[in-house]
Amino acid sequence: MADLKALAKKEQKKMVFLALYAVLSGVAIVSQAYLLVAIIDRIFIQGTAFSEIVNLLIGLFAAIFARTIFQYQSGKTGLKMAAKVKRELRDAIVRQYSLNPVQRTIQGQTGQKISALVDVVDEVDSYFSRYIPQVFQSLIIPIIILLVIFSEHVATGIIIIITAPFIPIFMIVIGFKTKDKTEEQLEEMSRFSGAFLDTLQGLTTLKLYGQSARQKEAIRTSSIGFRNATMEVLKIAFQNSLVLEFVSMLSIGLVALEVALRMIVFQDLSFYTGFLMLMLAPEFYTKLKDLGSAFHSAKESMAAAKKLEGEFANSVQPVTWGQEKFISEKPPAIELKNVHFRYPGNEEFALSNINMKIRPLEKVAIVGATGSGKTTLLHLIAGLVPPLKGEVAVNGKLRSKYSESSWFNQLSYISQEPYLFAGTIYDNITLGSNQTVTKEEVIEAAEKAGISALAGSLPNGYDTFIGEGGRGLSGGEKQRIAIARAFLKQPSIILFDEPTTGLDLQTERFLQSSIEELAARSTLITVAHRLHTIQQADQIIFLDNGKIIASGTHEELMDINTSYRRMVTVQQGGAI
Ligand SMILES: Nc1ncnc2c1ncn2[C@@H]1O[C@H](COP(=O)(O)OP(=O)(O)OP(=O)(O)O)[C@@H](O)[C@H]1O
Repeated sequence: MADLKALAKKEQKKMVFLALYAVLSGVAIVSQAYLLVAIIDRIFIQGTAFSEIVNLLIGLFAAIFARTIFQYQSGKTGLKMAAKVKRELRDAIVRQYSLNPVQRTIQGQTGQKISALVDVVDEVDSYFSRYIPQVFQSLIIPIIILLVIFSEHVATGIIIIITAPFIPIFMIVIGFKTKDKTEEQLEEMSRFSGAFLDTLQGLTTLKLYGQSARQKEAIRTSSIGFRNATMEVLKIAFQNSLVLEFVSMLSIGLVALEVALRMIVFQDLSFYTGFLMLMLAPEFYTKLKDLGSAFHSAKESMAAAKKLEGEFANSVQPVTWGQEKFISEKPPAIELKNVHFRYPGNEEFALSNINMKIRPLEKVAIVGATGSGKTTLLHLIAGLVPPLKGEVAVNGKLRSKYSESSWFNQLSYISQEPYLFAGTIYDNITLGSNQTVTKEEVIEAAEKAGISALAGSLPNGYDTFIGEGGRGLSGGEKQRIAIARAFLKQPSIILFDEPTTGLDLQTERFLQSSIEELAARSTLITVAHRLHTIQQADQIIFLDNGKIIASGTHEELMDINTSYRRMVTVQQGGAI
């Protein structure tokens, strides 16, 4: 995806226009030189009256105007191309991140991902906005100029042919150095962004453990690393300009020397031709020199593209979806057949041989010790992670046949720490539905979820700003917002990760009754920690180290499974 040459190939129509603008610019540059030389020659050498050069003057202004327009069009085409490519790259990165949201959220540092999406993609810009238009300008215009020079004065042409190759040679040598240094700089930048955001997010933890000074030092070291890498890149950029300037000045000097000798000493060159050579030679070298600096930026872009390739190569197991619409008049039947799942890079844990059947409207409780795989199983049922083997079937059809949006339209997942976006309480509730909802519906959902008392106690009520940068909410309050989202959505499947932290009895009861009300029209699958929830379940799935070791009702499991009995005894506070 981040192969710049392949991306450029897709823009063939724009390339044709770039070539056309370069040819037209070349013609305009040559015309401008001819006209300017002709005007000066006529006025100062031939002593022609001003009235006789009016047409030439108009022609000169037209050539300058045309040159400006074609250069502008070439630049604009490059900018358009860069904007399109950047948009596509950002879309592809976001798509890549959303292929498997669970893994992506925990993989790598958030700061690094932001830096890739914003800064690294921006670095790609100059390849399309500067380098490609410049390649056309620097390949086509110098050839046009050289043809004119050879047709007028061969000696200048020969000097140019001998000196011109030095510019691309230096350009290539310096370009490779640029790419290495830029890669280093981007690496430092993303390391710095990652460390900085991580520190900000974990500031309370760092304070509590008295580690803020150590972390400050780490950020300082990282920022110095970034500064040094940036200075290295700048140093090369300055060296690059210096060398290119030096070579082109020297070459123009040689041309000027030859022209001067022929005009003054040997007197076999007319003012007209000599002056024309002195006008055209700098134009020739300027175009090559511009390619040199554009090449420097291109190498920076290539380093950025290489960094982005890393983003695309990151191994995530994508969740697959189909095209079929998942429409469920009543809650669906869900079946897991011989399902296996393993997190990439985690050799210790795997969900294996998961077989379970969930009937419509059933209340299922998933229980087991910490780390036994309860949340992972919930993610698997939700379609947030894909099964590695086996099948997840919904109403007898593979879940992967349904479209992602129609599936998630029927599902609400109330996690232990629901995410609150920066916005008002009202906005956060309306997130539950992707239909247009009325204010009354939102308030009704909030009341059912028990948020009205909270909203009533706040000066701005439902318009109170929460989430990042806003008012914080407790774990129980966050879950109520998530439940309000579910009331608004009226899903046919509810996945609920029961809180493990101690909520007060009143909150716990309220959550319980809200969930029960919600579940009246839905299938409810709960990662259960409370005995009450477990006892009420129609079916209990008892997990141990990624395997279902027993399933059935509370009474059945109490009869047949010692580990289950032991777990219940511990829950009740009894001795094992
Ligand atoms: N994204 C991940 N990548 C790698 N390993 C993971 C990931 N998420 C969880 N694990 C591991 O998978 C195992 C099961 O985790 P899971 O969260 O499903 O357990 P759980 O039963 O829900 O635990 P708890 O009751 O403590 O929430 C654990 O060993 C955990 O360390």
